Amino acid sequence: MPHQETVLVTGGAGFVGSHCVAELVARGYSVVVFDNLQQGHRAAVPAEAELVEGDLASPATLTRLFSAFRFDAILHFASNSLVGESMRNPHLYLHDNVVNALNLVQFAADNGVRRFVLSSTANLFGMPDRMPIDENTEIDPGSPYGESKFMIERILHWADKVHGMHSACLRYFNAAGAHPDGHLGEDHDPETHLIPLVLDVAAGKRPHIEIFGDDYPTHDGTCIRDYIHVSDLADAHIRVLSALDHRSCRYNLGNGRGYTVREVIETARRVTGRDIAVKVGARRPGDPPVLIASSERIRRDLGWDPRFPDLETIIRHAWDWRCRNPGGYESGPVRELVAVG
Ligand SMILES: NC(=O)c1ccc[n+]([C@@H]2O[C@H](COP(=O)([O-])OP(=O)(O)OC[C@H]3O[C@@H](n4cnc5c(N)ncnc54)[C@H](O)[C@@H]3O)[C@@H](O)[C@H]2O)c1
Ligand SMILES: O=c1ccn([C@@H]2O[C@H](COP(=O)(O)OP(=O)(O)O[C@H]3O[C@H](CO)[C@H](O)[C@H](O)[C@H]3O)[C@@H](O)[C@H]2O)c(=O)[nH]1
Repeated sequence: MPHQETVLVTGGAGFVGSHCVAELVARGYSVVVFDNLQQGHRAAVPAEAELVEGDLASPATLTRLFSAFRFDAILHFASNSLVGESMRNPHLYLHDNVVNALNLVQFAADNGVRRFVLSSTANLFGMPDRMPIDENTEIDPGSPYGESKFMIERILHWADKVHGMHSACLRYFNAAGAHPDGHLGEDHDPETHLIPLVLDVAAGKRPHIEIFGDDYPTHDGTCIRDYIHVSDLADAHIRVLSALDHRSCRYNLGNGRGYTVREVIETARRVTGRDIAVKVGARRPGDPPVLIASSERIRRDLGWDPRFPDLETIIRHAWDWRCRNPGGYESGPVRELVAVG
């Protein structure tokens, strides 16, 4: 019988991580989710995966985790990931994100793990003036959050040189959407991302959506972002897992097409058939006017080809999940945790 690979997924109860876990399980991997459930949800982890509750900041917990399981690969999603929060509290990012990743990489190296996938970010590139942003665009992080991810990318560069641990740094642009079959979605508390907030307004949970500035140098004055379906991100993770047998890599992940905030709201009106009230507010500090990815490299190298590139489908899947789960994951069944010592 072929060896079934075991993958550790930190942050696997969160938005992007849970979609990757579902894909891994569907493809026959054995999956261990490690999550402190600060933003994650038990109900987002399938019964086929083990769920270990714990915090990356605890070396004692990591010791128990790595004694209880032998991992072939690690997908590392667990992180603080809000640009605005990082501008107010850089320590949470430049210290916590980096030290947690450093500990994890050390445990991985000590335990012979040869493959590591990092959730990195478009914020690595700050405010570039040329679009689209490919892997040769100058790195100039736009915030302590982006800087923390860049520091982790460098840690992984040296883990390859020193320990022969191959890594993939996947710089997502704006992750959005929900599982096409409606069983997984985006549920953060507090929510800060545009699409779920807009859908909250459509659902009558918020009175209006505030547009953060309409005086940007774009065709309607609002910021342009490249929204990427969370299932297409999951597919990219699966592809790089096999590619990592041979070498380390870095890929920018987006659809290569940008939409303004107003276009997102308009599309959500069409998809939901609901009125969505808007108020124009001040710019949010640190927001670049335009971020659009070039993902030519991963298309060429790994044949990655997004299944859900259009914004309408991305928003429709998010809306379907919202309609099926009006209370988010809260109303779902509670599942058992695995003790690791
Ligand atoms: N959502 C996006 O648009 C986006 C864009 C670029 C990069 N990213 C990166 O992708 C990753 C996943 O993002 P997401 O939107 O799914 O976030 P999320 O908050 O939904 O998921 C993160 C998960 O990690 C867990 N976690 C956080 N800190 C932990 C710790 N110290 N120990 C154990 N568990 C911990 C949380 O409980 C949560 O379940 C993050 O690393 C984020 O920086 C996200
Ligand atoms: O209430 C809101 C929320 C957002 N926006 C605007 O909508 C766009 C998207 O904002 P999000 O907060 O949804 O996403 P960000 O582009 O700020 O951030 C996302 O992409 C970044 C990379 O560029 C990071 O990786 C981060 O983790 C990820 O959430 C931005 O122009 C923002 O100004 C609003 O106008 N009103």
